[in-house]
Amino acid sequence: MIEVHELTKTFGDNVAVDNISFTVQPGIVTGFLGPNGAGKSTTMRMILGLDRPTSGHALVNGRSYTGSAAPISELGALLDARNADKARSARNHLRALGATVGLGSDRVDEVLEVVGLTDVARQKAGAYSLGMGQRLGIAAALLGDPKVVMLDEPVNGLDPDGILWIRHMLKDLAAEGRTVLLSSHLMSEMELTAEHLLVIGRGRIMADMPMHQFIAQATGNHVHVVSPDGTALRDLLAAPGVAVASDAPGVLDIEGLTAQEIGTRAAAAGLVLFELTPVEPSLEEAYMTMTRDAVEFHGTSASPHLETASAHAADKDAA
Ligand SMILES: Nc1ncnc2c1ncn2[C@@H]1O[C@H](COP(=O)(O)OP(=O)(O)OP(=O)(O)O)[C@@H](O)[C@H]1O
Repeated sequence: MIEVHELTKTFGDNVAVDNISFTVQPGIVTGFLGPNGAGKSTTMRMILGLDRPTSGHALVNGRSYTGSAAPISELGALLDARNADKARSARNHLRALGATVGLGSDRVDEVLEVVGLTDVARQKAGAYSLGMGQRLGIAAALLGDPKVVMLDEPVNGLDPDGILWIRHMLKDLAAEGRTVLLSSHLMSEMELTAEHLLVIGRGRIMADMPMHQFIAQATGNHVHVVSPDGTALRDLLAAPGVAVASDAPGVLDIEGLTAQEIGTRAAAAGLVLFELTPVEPSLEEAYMTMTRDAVEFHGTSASPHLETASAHAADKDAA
């Protein structure tokens, strides 16, 4: 278990982490999400004792991580895969790490097998590709058979096969009763892997809840409707708080009303419906809705004005 109590970290005037508290429970994968610069890495570094908190503290399995006699057996972490000694072979890098807590070559060979690096274990870590380096970082995190695993962007650089592998591995680790904290900007992957979410924005916790609750809560009702009476239905439903978009004649995407409300009103007005489907939003949509105001670094579309204008025109024509 990881427990974070009123943790704050400032760099000069910049409050990177602002008085946050949370608990990461064993037995499930917890996703740690937030825009660039939100404070995820700083929080993880403080849990590991790599950054000293300005105030507050973090506990790993009930104790301070830095006070642990065998830290890699308490918590295995991947923060920066490029940390491996580039001049050493992957095997020797892991052997040196294992020796700090009395682990021998057998365990090193075991984790090399788990991460699929056995055949290249004698190559220098400096010659590894990005994906191989990630696998080596994951091997280092697993080496001490830790009760807690904390991985920052572990799928960075992995091919689709590697991404699938890590998804299953993290779920298996959680199913064994371990605590798993995972940070990633890949929303689709996070949605498939994590059961619980911690969302951080501008150094503050914005959400700490089960994945399904986060998705349901962050977005309102969204219903997909197909009707030969699209224009009449659109006029019928027009009201403050109701948004209707249409990409094709008779196809409406309605926000702000439930399927039951739409069906009841259509029936009362004698309008025919071919389809009436509540749309489950994705994690990405829910996340974008929640963090819109917490994003520090915004990009711009090449011609946002033109895109918006043509989208509106298409909507109006289609219904
Ligand atoms: N060593 C440091 N010195 C000064 N400022 C820092 C330092 N480390 C982090 N920061 C600042 O703290 C804030 C949080 O950064 P952090 O790296 O924790 O964010 P993050 O959520 O991990 O971002 P990303 O998704 O981009 O990795 C940022 O404003 C960053 O510039």
